[in-house]
Amino acid sequence: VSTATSIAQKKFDNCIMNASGVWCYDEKELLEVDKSKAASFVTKSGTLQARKGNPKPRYFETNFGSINSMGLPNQGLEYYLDFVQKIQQQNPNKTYFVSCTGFNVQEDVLLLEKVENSGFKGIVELNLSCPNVPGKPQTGYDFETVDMILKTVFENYEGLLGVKLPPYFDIVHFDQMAKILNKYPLTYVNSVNSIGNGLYIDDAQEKVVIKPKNGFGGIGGDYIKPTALANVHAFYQRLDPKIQIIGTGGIKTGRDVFEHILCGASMVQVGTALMKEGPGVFERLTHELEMIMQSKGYEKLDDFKGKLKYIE
Ligand SMILES: C=Cc1c(C(=O)O)[nH]c(=O)[nH]c1=O
Repeated sequence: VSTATSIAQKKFDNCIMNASGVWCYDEKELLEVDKSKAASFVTKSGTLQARKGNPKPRYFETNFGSINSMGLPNQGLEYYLDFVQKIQQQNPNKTYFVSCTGFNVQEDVLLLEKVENSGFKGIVELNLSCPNVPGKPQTGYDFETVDMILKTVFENYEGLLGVKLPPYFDIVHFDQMAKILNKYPLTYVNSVNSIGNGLYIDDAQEKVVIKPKNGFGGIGGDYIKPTALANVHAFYQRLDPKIQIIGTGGIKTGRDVFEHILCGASMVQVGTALMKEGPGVFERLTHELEMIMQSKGYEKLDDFKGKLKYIE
């Protein structure tokens, strides 16, 4: 069986990789993912200037997932572009992802100009869904702004571009977002980012577990899989087939990978489970997915991708 996939014809020998923000902050972490069984890596979302992020503790692991309010700590987009250019020379046939996010449309355009000027030939993931920058609302929940950003960005940018979206919870919102996204030559849509502003409590200490925002943070892991699968399938049902789907959220076993692909994902990204287990998680997940495919007689992803059955 083959777990190979392609995103806008860049071929990957696997369909599993890291989620932006996890194990991708610096060269050391990125090299560890690059050497693992992951199909590729995506960098932490780069901003125009490097950022320290929010005060710690800002990440907490629970039995069912995670809560984070990192605050977009990153080395700055140029650091990630320089690193990817370097590693691209060593692996000329591998396609890498660079994530970026601006604080307004002018910054988004500037970031993408930097990408184009750097000669980067991989895939850019524009993060429209960071939930943890105090005072900055989720771009992904402001539909007019998303429309304006994509319109402005695609006036100049000609490379491969995907967008990282927050989870939506309303069918009309899926309709409205898909209508906007279908207007643009997007390579993919990545659903979902963490469920914003959850609250996890240590009842023994009667206290929150992360310092920023009085304990409010993005939720990941088991808690969000049903929402992630719904967002993947809702966009799969609504988007032009030219726009592929990357599925992120609640992946910790081969079954979770299988379910995301059944809902329409071409690639899946792993966050919380990667944070817990390290890059060895990619070999385990790939093996578990292969076992499931074998048991069901599937040889390649297209044998079941998007083929979720409904009850007649
Ligand atoms: C890029 C900021 C993000 C962060 C963060 O840096 O706080 N956390 C998330 O769960 N998702 C994000 O998109």
